[in-house]
Amino acid sequence: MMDDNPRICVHGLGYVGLPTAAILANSGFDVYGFDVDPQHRRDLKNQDFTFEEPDLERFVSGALEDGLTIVGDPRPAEFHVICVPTPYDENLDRTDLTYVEAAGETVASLLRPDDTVILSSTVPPGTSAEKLREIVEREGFSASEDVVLGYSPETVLPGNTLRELRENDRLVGTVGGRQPDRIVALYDSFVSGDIRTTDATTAEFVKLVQNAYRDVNIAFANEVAKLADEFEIDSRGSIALANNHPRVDILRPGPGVGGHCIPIDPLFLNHGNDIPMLIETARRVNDGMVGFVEQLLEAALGELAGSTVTILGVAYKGGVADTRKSPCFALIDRLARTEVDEIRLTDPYVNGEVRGRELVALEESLEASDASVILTDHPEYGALDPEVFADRMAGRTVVDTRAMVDEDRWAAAGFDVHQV
Ligand SMILES: NC(=O)c1ccc[n+]([C@@H]2O[C@H](COP(=O)([O-])OP(=O)(O)OC[C@H]3O[C@@H](n4cnc5c(N)ncnc54)[C@H](O)[C@@H]3O)[C@@H](O)[C@H]2O)c1
Ligand SMILES: CC(=O)N[C@@H]1[C@@H](OP(=O)(O)OP(=O)(O)OC[C@H]2O[C@@H](n3ccc(=O)[nH]c3=O)[C@H](O)[C@@H]2O)O[C@H](CO)[C@@H](O)[C@@H]1O
Repeated sequence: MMDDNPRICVHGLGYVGLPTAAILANSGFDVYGFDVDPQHRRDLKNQDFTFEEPDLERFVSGALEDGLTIVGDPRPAEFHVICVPTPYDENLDRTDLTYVEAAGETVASLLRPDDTVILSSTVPPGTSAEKLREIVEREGFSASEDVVLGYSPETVLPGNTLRELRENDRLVGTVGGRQPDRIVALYDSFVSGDIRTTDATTAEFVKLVQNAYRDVNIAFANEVAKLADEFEIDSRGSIALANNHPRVDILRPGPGVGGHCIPIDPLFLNHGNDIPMLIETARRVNDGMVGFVEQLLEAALGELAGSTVTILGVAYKGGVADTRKSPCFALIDRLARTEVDEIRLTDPYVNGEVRGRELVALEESLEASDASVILTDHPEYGALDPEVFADRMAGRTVVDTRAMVDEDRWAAAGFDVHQV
């Protein structure tokens, strides 16, 4: 069920909002894209941007030429889709909903009877039905009768945005018992996965549970890696053997969990309750992995004092330039508190400065280095050549947190490889 030629206003044109606006425009809708950041709006209007996902870059460019209009003021529209940030405020120990509130107020001021509002930001359960509903209803329209207020979480995997936007199943929840048909019809225009419906609070909860599930499972893999180290056995080999069981599927250990979703979203679940013990423990296990990496490094070098350490990989995961909440930051901070003489950083996807340190090319980062720590599973690191390292490094220590190098080959080249 869809009105004729509905217009859509997307609020917030970041990682989620911009691809969403582009795919809606590509589906034939007239889409207004509004972002509060004037420089970002200018860049989008001038097509002055680069994406690390080339298919997405072409897709967004195409939409900006036809169907997606960047606007300096949000416009009245039959649909408003809100994709604004929801960071976690560590000082207040709660989700910062000020961006959602501000966008909600803007939408409320533009609302007309029968319009539909969809929140897509990740939020604590109850946000749409309580806080956002209260804001949306301020201008006198009821979310039970006059307008439709819904929540539909975004589940795209950074690095694979366009495909997952189309192919992932989608959940749609509504407030006040309203039928979700209009929202389902909107997503049905581009989603090939299944679209399921529920109430808004359940949809908010499910999104958080999915990311908490991933966090807990990665924590289990990390704990297995630490236990394997304790028993002096190979973690990855053990996990591969365990995974031969038909009901066991352990994930990959690593230096901890980065990105701006999984380390944060599980925290949204413990608002006003003291239930999530496992989820909180998983957070601590994953955040603690850089400490384990430091221990491996220190044990391998004998002492950290006076050493030069090269960190390969600043991005939070392989194949992306995104550094948000990367384990790299925590490792740099830990090492900077020791007597380490120098920390070098290199990453094939990231340029510029991190924690006041300029990133350099791989070869340069290895010159006279005592130890290399592989932190990110960039595909390029699967082809690292031990001879290149041997020619440049002073030491022969490699801490490989992602099992990127072949231990036997590197051992034959004289390296002492320590895997997580
Ligand atoms: N990045 C992801 O992979 C991902 C995946 C799933 C869900 N999410 C969730 O989606 C939401 C958005 O995340 P993101 O990564 O796109 O954030 P982002 O920081 O990349 O983009 C948000 C944009 O919103 C703009 N903005 C802020 N307040 C605004 C307002 N009142 N009106 C209009 N624009 C406003 C900002 O200027 C920014 O450009 C968050 O809740 C996030 O947790 C993100
Ligand atoms: C449930 C889920 O899948 N949610 C996804 C997630 O996207 P993401 O990019 O953050 O997810 P990951 O790829 O899992 O990476 C997270 C970190 O975990 C490390 N890792 C991973 C696997 C492993 O076996 N061992 C590890 O150590 C990895 O290196 C990285 O640091 O959140 C988005 C926003 O909500 C979702 O939209 C998106 O669906």
